[in-house]
Amino acid sequence: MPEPIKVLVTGAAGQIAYSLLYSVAKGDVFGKDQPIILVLLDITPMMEVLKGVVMELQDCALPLVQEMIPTDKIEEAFKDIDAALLVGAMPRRDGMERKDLLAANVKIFQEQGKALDHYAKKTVKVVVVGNPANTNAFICSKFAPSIPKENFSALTRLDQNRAQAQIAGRLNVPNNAVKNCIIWGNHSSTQFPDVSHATVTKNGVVQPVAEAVKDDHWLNNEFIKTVQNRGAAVIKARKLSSAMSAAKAICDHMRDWWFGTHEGEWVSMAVPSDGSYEIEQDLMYSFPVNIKNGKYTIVQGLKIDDNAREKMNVTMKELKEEREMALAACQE
Ligand SMILES: NC(=O)C1=CN([C@@H]2O[C@H](COP(=O)(O)OP(=O)(O)OC[C@H]3O[C@@H](n4cnc5c(N)ncnc54)[C@H](O)[C@@H]3O)[C@@H](O)[C@H]2O)C=CC1
Ligand SMILES: O=C([O-])CC(=O)C(=O)O
Repeated sequence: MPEPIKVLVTGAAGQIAYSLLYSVAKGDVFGKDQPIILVLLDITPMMEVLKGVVMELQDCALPLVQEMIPTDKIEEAFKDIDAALLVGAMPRRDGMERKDLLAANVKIFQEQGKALDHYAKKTVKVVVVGNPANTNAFICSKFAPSIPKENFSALTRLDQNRAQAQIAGRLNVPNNAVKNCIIWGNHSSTQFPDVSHATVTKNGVVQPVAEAVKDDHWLNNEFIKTVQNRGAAVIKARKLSSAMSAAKAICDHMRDWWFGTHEGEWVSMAVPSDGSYEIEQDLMYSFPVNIKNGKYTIVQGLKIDDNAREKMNVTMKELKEEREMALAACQE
């Protein structure tokens, strides 16, 4: 058995964590042979609820969980961690945009950036989930200058999974028959879900999604809008934001970062831009990435037509605006 790794989940008493913790604890993310020390951070008023979550995790009798550390102390939570799943933040309600959460949430990520800088391993891998996820991840990285910026990411895998499922449903194929859907930009309603490089395997034949769907109008309109607004649609129906599907996407994101992507396949992650595809450097922008040996590289050379360029710029512009608002909020 390898040495245990220390995994932090914030917002551990919340609804995403309730689905996420079981999957992490049973080895879906870091492997079936990897012992884990689970660090569970929430705020002081949630400590009683968190106690109940810890009891339930104990009662799952899982072999990989070596220790659980429930805490409301940031210095204890971030000490020597190998991975950080930063979920804890206020969720939006019906009628709000995710960026409306900036004022409430950005300070959390400023504080946690500083804590990462002081207490975490320099190799820590960080995924920010709390909204607005891209901008919170940008701030988190900014306040953790001793940790390489490549170690920070934000979750857009839920959007990728939504896109994949919409295409699979439309073509009446299993979800895993659809590959290489891309989410460009912000985890918001300006994101650009792009299937122009995606493929589908149908009746044993691999073909471009656009050829299989044979309806460009649907792909350029209804499909994009459905994916962009899926989070809001779930809130409208459930009166709470996505949790089960968000937890699954967090697992997909960190598992692929830890173990790598399959040959010929890519996944979408919001990562600091290196200027690829003319996206302003350092913005936390979602790109297609390949992952090998724990390191991602942005997929290069994809053809971008005028229509795609326009959509990629719209979401970049929103990220720049959010960045200015976030930086101003951090000065207050
Ligand atoms: N990026 C994505 O794809 C998605 C992001 N989200 C976002 O994830 C976040 C969490 O969502 P839910 O679990 O549904 O919310 P929730 O309200 O059920 O749970 C959030 C938990 O975070 C805790 N928390 C608040 N401030 C904290 C702090 N400073 N440190 C540690 N814990 C803290 C709260 O006490 C609560 O227990 C929201 O911001 C939501 O919008 C949700 C779905 C998908
Ligand atoms: O929509 C929300 O507020 C929660 C979220 O980020 C999502 O479901 O994609």
